[in-house]
Amino acid sequence: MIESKEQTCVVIGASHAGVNFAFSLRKEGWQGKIILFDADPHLPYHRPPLSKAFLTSEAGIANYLLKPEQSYQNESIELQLGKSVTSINRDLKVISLSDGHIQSYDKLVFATGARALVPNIVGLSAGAHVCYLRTAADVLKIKEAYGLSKSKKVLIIGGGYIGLEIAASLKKLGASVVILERERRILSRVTSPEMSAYFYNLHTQNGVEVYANKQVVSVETLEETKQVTCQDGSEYLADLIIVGVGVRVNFELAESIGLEIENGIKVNEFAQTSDSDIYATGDCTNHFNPHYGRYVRLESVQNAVDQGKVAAAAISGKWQAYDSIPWFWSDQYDTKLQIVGLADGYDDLIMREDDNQKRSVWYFKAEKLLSVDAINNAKAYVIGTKVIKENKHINKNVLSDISIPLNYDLLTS
Ligand SMILES: Cc1cc2nc3c(=O)[nH]c(=O)nc-3n(C[C@H](O)[C@H](O)[C@H](O)COP(=O)(O)OP(=O)(O)OC[C@H]3O[C@@H](n4cnc5c(N)ncnc54)[C@H](O)[C@@H]3O)c2cc1C
Ligand SMILES: NC(=O)c1ccc[n+]([C@@H]2O[C@H](COP(=O)([O-])OP(=O)(O)OC[C@H]3O[C@@H](n4cnc5c(N)ncnc54)[C@H](O)[C@@H]3O)[C@@H](O)[C@H]2O)c1
Repeated sequence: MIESKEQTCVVIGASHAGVNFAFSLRKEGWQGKIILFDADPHLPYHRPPLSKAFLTSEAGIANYLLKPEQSYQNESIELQLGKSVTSINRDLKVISLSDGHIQSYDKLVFATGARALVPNIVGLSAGAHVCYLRTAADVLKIKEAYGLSKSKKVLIIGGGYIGLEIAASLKKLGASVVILERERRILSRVTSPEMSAYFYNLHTQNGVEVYANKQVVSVETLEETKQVTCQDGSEYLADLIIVGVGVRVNFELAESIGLEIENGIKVNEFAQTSDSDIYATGDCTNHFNPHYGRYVRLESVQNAVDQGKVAAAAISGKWQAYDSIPWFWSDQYDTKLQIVGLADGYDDLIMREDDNQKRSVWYFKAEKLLSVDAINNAKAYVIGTKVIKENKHINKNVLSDISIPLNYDLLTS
């Protein structure tokens, strides 16, 4: 079904999910208007480099754009940047903006993503020496604060991907870095104890001090230094604090108009919300994943891109259910981690060390391969992806035998 030229599709959020959705919708043949609104004033940019290359390089954010500016004009996609959507009237089908303007819509898409979680820590107000990392502006603030800091002592609260990637990047710049993680191990939300141990070793070998079981409870400003105190009474001094303790989903606007909310904006397999004219895509959604037989909320570029395509197809009358296998990556020092699938609920794992650099961890539940973590090992990632997609059975004896090279046919025969 191709919509008429009079129809308008409004997208709230112009990051990975919103932008990829908009271009996909045009590709599907939508003839009407497409308008993208975003509170962020910058042309839409890639977020992954924010904690990696952009943090360490001199290059401006213009080097990390999702699409060249001209391509929005070429596809007649209107960008309204630096504008927040503040309310929505579902009966009248209009949205209101922070600048007082209103805009009508025929189809509305939430691509509102997530924001950095602000923890409840006494004395931790976001001043010049307390930074978060979610936007390009956040990185510019970190760069400035780091440049001004005297002893280059950086303390990171949170040992998730953000904390670890920032640590690796700042180490490159010569910083002295301490990571304080509340849980018993770093990366506990996202991976196994085996992988946490690998990354703990990687960071300590690179000179980062990593401490687990450290819940930060207060921060005190002592002239130009910050003193951080943990629940166990231990204290740390730093010039700069960077907080990376997870995200909060931007679902409040969707909730305010009565859309179904459950760990994010709940969508069906076509990225459609509980209102048939309103869709949602990316980090802000909770969707049913047929491979894993449950609802999942993912925080990844892959999900933002693929779900956007599904929403665009559905609005164009092509009901293709979303059934991508999740994948993620992280770059720290010279280590490239690639993850395929979701390991939650695994009951068995096999670790392979093909050589000192190349490793992989294979997660199973009742003999079914759920996920693979591949460290500098593209082959393991590719084979794991194929096995999960095809729902093949793996011969664990072959997988465990390091003298047998990784090979799809040998593993699945
Ligand atoms: C530093 C960093 C590094 C990362 N590295 C990786 C990586 O290596 N690999 C990976 O897979 N993922 C990575 N991620 C995660 C990935 O960036 C996110 O999963 C992805 O950005 C999600 O895209 P999104 O469009 O759904 O949401 P977001 O990128 O969060 O974008 C949502 C947009 O909506 C806008 N918005 C929200 N509410 C409103 C409103 N009311 N009005 C107007 N605009 C609004 C926001 O301003 C924002 O621009 C990283 C994230 C960060 C922060
Ligand atoms: N390579 C990647 O995929 C990548 C890289 C960077 C960021 N991201 C995304 O960015 C978002 C934010 O990442 P994140 O690392 O902040 O989230 P996270 O939830 O993965 O990790 C946050 C960590 O902070 C810890 N923590 C929470 N409160 C604490 C406290 N008071 N004191 C000490 N530690 C505390 C948690 O235990 C957890 O380990 C996520 O969506 C993530 O997926 C992804």
